[in-house]
Amino acid sequence: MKFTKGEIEGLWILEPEIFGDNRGYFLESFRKDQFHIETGLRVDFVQDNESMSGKNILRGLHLQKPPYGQGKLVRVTRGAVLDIAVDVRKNSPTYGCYQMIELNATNKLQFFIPEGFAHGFMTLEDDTVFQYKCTNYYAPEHETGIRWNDPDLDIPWPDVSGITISAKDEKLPLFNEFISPY
Ligand SMILES: Cc1cn([C@H]2C[C@H](O)[C@@H](COP(=O)(O)OP(=O)(O)O[C@H]3O[C@H](C)C(=O)[C@H](O)[C@H]3O)O2)c(=O)[nH]c1=O
Repeated sequence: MKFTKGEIEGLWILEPEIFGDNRGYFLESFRKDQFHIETGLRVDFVQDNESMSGKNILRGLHLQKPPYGQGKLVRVTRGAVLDIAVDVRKNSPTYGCYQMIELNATNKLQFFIPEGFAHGFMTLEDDTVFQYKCTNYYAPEHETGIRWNDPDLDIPWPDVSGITISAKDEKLPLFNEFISPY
């Protein structure tokens, strides 16, 4: 697995080693020891999630408040997404900055997003399967987030003309209304 620091402190990109043969391929998708050696972080993933979405679905921008903040190791096992992590750590010099990355079933890249970031993605293909490991459990009463099309963040989503978003996400606060718990 190749580890590369993300554009913002705390973010990491992981590229698995793929062992192909005449049957197909094999890869190790996560190793706790290697993750600690490469990132210096001792992560304890306690919940794995999977979502499937059609094309032009946007989920986000979400995070959970402490003490249920979640670090997430995300990947796409079918289809493709434009994934984004927004730094919402109040004292961070990159507060309000973000990194966008395409994750897809071909590049098999993984994106590690620590607590203190809002996370979301927009699907680029039909039947996209998004899988992720979380360092804390789901706590709906601690959920918060930021509106996907906030004018201050001005995220350069691709064509959003035919986009589908949940009613819940449409009502998320704007960035200037958002009070970060980090
Ligand atoms: C997140 C979650 C949801 N659910 C249930 C609650 C709802 O009945 C249903 C759909 O939930 P939601 O609309 O919040 O799902 P997403 O919009 O995909 O939310 C996720 O999308 C963004 C991209 C994230 O980074 C978060 O992990 C997460 O917020 O699954 C659970 O039972 N457990 C869970 O951990």
